[in-house]
Parts: sequence; C-alpha cells; structure tokens
Amino acid sequence: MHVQNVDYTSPDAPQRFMTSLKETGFAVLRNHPIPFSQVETIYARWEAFFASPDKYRWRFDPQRQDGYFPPEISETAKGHGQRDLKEYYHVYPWGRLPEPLRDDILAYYRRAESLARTLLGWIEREAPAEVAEGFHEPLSRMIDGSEQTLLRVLHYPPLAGDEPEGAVRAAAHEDINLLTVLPAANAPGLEVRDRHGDWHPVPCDPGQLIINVGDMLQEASHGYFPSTTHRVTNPGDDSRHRGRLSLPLFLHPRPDVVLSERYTADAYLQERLRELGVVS
Ligand SMILES: O=C(O)CCC(=O)C(=O)O
Ligand SMILES: [Fe+2]
Repeated sequence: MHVQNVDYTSPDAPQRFMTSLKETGFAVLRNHPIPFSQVETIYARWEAFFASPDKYRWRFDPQRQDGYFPPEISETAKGHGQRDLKEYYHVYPWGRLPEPLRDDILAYYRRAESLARTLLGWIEREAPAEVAEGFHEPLSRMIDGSEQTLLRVLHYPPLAGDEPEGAVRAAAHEDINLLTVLPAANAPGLEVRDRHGDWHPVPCDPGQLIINVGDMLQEASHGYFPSTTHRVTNPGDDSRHRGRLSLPLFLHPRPDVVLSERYTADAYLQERLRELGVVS
C-alpha cells in the first residue's frame, strides 16, 4: 500500500493526488498553503486547554454537538466494544468557543476548508469522466453554504496504565464525511489498513497534511474512491506518558446534497451517527 507524498506546487499534483486517493483512500501533501506555525500554535494552546479544569465549563451541547467531549463519553467505533481513549472539542464557526482560542482556530478552519475546496476541484477534474458524471453536483459545490463541516481538536491523554482491556486511542474506523484534512499529529500512531488486512503507518513529516476519503465520497463515487479503514494505536512503554494532539477537519456537504440514488448527505449522516451511538 503506497500512500503518495505529493508536492502541492508541482504541475502533476492534481493527477498524483487523485491517483493516490483512488488507490489507497489517502494522500499526503507537502508544500501546501497551510503554515506549520499555525498548526503548532494551535497544538500548544489547546494542550493547555485540555490540561485545565476549565474545559468542563465548555461541555458539549447534546443537540448542537459543539463544545468539549470528555473521555467518558467519547466515541465507540462501529463494531468495537470499548470507548476510544480520547477527549475532544468540536469547533463550528457558529459554535461555542473559549474567547482566547477563538481567532486562531477559526482562521485555521477557514484556511483548511478553502484548501479542501481546491482539492475537491482537483478530484472532480482528474477523475474519469464516468465517475465525475455520476456526481449529482460538482464536488466543490457540495460544501458551499454548509454549516456541517466539523473541526475536531483531539487530545489523546497519556496512558495511565489502568485503561480497560482492549481500549485504544482510536479503534479501526472509516470517516463518515466527504474528505478529511488532517495535519501531521504531534506524535506517531496513525495507521491505515490495506486490502489484505495488514496495517501500515502513514509516512508523514511534521508540517505535512494527510488527506483521506470519507464514506460520503465513496458513496458519491460509487466506490471508485475507497473510504479506507484507519486507527490510532497506543504508544509503546517508552512514550506512554506523552499525550497526542491532532486536528482533523471533516468536510460535510450541505444536508440537502444528493450523494447517490440511496442517500442525501443528511440521511447518510443520521444513519451513521446512530451506529456510533452519539445520537438516538
Ligand atoms: O488522530 C488522528 O491522527 C486521526 C483521528 C481520526 O482518524 C478521526 O478522528 O477520525
Ligand atoms: Fe478518522
């Protein structure tokens, strides 16, 4: 399984990017327009947020799903018995945010979303005609006016040694959304599963961006782009006292977007959230 590392500025970047997504569901971008310093600043500020009891004042709103999700209510991956070992904050431009963290994180949100719009344009241009013709509207337009796109600030706490048997930082799962933009985390652990069931780390240097296909793009492309299973493994003994931060942006279409003959984006999302146990 070879996830391509693509130079964003090279003339053949759109084609190499699309091919990597088609073959592996993942691609890595270097020389892309999001400054590493912006991501580093966010990691540092949010690490402090997660270390402070103040976070409990920002507990998520069950209806709107914005705010802080503590470890005891974190997701359980589909088909998995244990909750993931993580806590996170759901950032939406319309959502609640601690004032000192607001400007940075929303600036990042906008920048990553804008890059994603470009990448959706690449995918639609480079995909074979029969795949592109199957999209009910241009991919890059599916996110226009969407308020569903979610930026998740994720913190995987250090391991204390008393974790439930079998619990991992993020159990094997696929992303629900259209496309995910994920800056390299501040510690290793992300792995992808190949078609034989073997796991591989995603080679990625600090500052690079990982992009992966979600279930909605798989659905909209009738399986041409695979939504590849991935996970975050627990650290070995030498680094179990270190936490890990990551910052996935999950691009969501407007709810009324028709993904396929079977689903609108909203119907798809509700079905998957029920499976995850986060809505009833
Ligand atoms: O933390 C990571 O590197 C990946 C997280 C992830 O896959 C997710 O939240 O869907
Ligand atoms: Fe994921």
